[in-house]
Amino acid sequence: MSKAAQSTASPRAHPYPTRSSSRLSASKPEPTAAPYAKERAVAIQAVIRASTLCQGVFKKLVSAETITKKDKSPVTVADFGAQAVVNNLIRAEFPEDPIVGEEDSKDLRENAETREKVVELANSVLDKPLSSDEILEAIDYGMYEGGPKGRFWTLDPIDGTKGFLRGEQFAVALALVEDGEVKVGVLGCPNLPQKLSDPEGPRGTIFVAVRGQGAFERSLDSELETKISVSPITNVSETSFCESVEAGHSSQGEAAQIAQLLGITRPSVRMDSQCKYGVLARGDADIYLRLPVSATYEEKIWDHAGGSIIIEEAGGKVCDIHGKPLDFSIGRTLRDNKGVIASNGSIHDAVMEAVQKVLQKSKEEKTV
Ligand SMILES: Nc1ncnc2c1ncn2[C@@H]1O[C@H](COP(=O)(O)O)[C@@H](OP(=O)(O)O)[C@H]1O
Ligand SMILES: [Mg+2]
Ligand SMILES: [Mg+2]
Ligand SMILES: [Mg+2]
Repeated sequence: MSKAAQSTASPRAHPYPTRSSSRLSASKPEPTAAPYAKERAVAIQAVIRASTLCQGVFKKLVSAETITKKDKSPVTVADFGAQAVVNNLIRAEFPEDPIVGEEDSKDLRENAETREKVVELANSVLDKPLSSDEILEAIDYGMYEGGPKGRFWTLDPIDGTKGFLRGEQFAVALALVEDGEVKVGVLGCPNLPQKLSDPEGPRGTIFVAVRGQGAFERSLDSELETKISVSPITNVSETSFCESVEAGHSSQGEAAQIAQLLGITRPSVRMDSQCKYGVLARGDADIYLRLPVSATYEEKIWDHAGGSIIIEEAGGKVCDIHGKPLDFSIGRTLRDNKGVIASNGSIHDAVMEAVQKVLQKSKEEKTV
């Protein structure tokens, strides 16, 4: 992490009217409120509730509370509970808005014990308790297909479920997409150290961004927001890069080659979830490499919508491995994109050049 990067963040109160965190009292925007002020306020409160639920479960899961999905990935009672809570709160405030959420209730309908645990968890953070059927219905409110027109929310109730299960990083990721463009993003990162350089220090942070209004960070229990910016670093050999912990989600071998080509000597910061975008947005790292492992995998919109606006509003850049912007307008996946490359912006061209060289070399090796 560069020292210069750390000094860019200056604490300041956010210019929007703040609201009580104990209730979702955001139904009447102030007459002078900035665009998306209500969406921003509601999204923060929904993410706080879901993050609180996840924190309560963190490190306490038993195997019976984890299900293996059809694609072999894990999902826990906390993923289901968090999706029920956020969907319920968003629908109450924005009944016209559909939601593209990662989870659905199918497995829960077949498993009464797990279902009751999810109901209990969700109700522990909701003002008005919901029945078991209402919880299942709230989870399935996230089945929207997405697309190019109108507005919808994307929700990843726990991004980095594998990190969550290891007791490491995860994020509750919520975003609003309008006519294909991400307008609002909120990432709840309950286990992220507030300073990466102080891993034993206070943990738990929320990243927030609205298009054209900058990116901010706040803790889970204080309304005071700090404006954040990417690192100002321009010498690429002095940068640090981050990537997934999971070798099955991103090619770590190719990332190491790219780093070597750029003259980067610092070891990569391996971290689960969209916390990586937040860490870049506040200048704690400079490059995020997500290089495809499988030729057929399509990145999911909920895995990148929140993180991408946060990095862009903090002054950074994000694109796919071919330099194309991420396209959130074609459904539940980013099927026209491959992988993700994000950076502080000033070093983006140099990073993209190295990415092209290394991926071209891999391609040639595979065809030999
Ligand atoms: N083969 C693959 N390539 C890239 N991403 C994958 C993948 N398989 C699963 N993922 C996604 O990687 C996300 C986690 O990202 P990261 O590795 O950066 O922590 C998962 O989100 P969930 O944990 O919400 O399921 C999942 O959607
Ligand atoms: Mg998942
Ligand atoms: Mg995810
Ligand atoms: Mg998830």
